[in-house]
Order: sequence, then structure tokens, then C-alpha cells
Amino acid sequence: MRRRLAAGNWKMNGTSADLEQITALMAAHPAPTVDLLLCPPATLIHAAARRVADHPMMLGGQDCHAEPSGAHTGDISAEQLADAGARAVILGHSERRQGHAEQNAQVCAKARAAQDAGLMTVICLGESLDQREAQTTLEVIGAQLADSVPDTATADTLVIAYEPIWAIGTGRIPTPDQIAEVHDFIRARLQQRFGADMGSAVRLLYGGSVKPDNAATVFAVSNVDGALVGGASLTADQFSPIITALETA
Ligand SMILES: O=C(CO)COP(=O)(O)O
Repeated sequence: MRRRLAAGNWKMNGTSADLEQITALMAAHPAPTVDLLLCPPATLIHAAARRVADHPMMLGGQDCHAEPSGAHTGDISAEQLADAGARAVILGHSERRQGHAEQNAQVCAKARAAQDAGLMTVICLGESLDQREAQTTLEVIGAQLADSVPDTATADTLVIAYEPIWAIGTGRIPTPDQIAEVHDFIRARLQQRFGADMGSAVRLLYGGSVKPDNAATVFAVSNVDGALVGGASLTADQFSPIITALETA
């Protein structure tokens, strides 16, 4: 069985004062029955890792460079994330694809680098509203999946997050049928490409406007193994009920 995963993406939010939220979250979930991953801004990973100590919560980055080191001003390598205490990294988020013109091939190279550094990769896929309205969602997701995920991925290192761009930060969430259609499609494609065992073991997260009041509905959907939560992961008060909903799903 796939172990469920509640992941939080703080995006470009949070300063050291917000480390208190991580402490509060751990206090609320001393022995979680699902995996927890929190991805604060890179500036906070080291300090967060010290707080997390031997609690099972994992920390992650929100991006990494494809090279292990070198002349890349402003970038962070997967090795550096791991050294700071990260165990995972989000890759190919739509905000990186749009704001930094990241292409699938780049995401794939970053994923290989992350895997080499021992990080779990949370690779994000998602269609725009125009693409959904043009009924090309599965085509778009299929191409992103094929070209962003390296052949060397393993069930332990690969997590896929389906995040429709139109649902991110909008309060607008797909219907359970729409989520199921995409998650079932991703599952089938993974099974075709990597074989039944691995394809069935990779965890699939839904992301986009997951909140305490809709989490249980999302977690009941076929092939949803957890969530990648943005805004509602910023405070323990909001993230904690989402974690509880996943534990009891
Ligand atoms: O982009 C997201 C997580 O990576 C989702 O963000 P929101 O939960 O704020 O919609």
C-alpha cells in the first residue's frame, strides 16, 4: 500500500518567526500516521531541520539546479539542499514553469540531480484553464509526465503532484471526477512506462486550493495519495486539520 503524504509548499513566504508554525505542527502531530513534508523557502531549511530533529517530518526545497555546483549565481544545488537538511525537493511547479520559463527537459535534468543527491522529487504537472477548456488536459499532462520524469526514477524517489494551474491560489477546485480522471490517467501512464509494481507504488498528490473544508472530499478520490498544499500550509492551524483528514481518509 502507498503511504499517504501531506506536503506543504510555503512558496516565497516565511521568515524565521514562522518557524514557530513548524514547532506547533509537530506538537499537534507527535506521531503522524502519514508522511509529512514541509517545503519552506531555502533560507529557512537549515533552521527548520534543527527544530524538526527526530520528528518524522521531512523538509524539502522548492527547486534546485541541475548541476551539483558551479557558476550559477542565485541558484541552489540539490546537494546544497540535502546538506541544509532537506530530504526532498519540489520540481516543475507551474510558478517555475511560468515565471522562469522552465521546460520539461530542464525539470527532468533537475530531477536526475535531485535523485543523485538522495532527495525525493515531487514533480508537478498541471494544465492551464485554456488547455482545460480546449479539452487538451490529458494530452498536456501526458507530455509533461513523459518528459519531466527521468527514466531512472524509482518508487521511493518519485512523487507526482497534479496541480491544475487554474486551481492554484484561486479557491476554485476541480470536481472529484475531474481529479479522478487525471490521477487515474497518470497512474495508468506510470504503470505502462515503469511496469505494474513501480507504477502502482508512486504516490500521486493533488494540489490547488486544498483547505481544511475540502480536504476530506479530495482524499476520497481514486488514486489521490495526499496533497501538495500552498496557502493552507503556512499556519499550523490550517495545515493540521488537512493532515488529520488524510490520516482518517
Ligand atoms: O501551488 C500549490 C502548492 O504547490 C497550491 O497552492 P494553494 O494551496 O495556495 O492553492
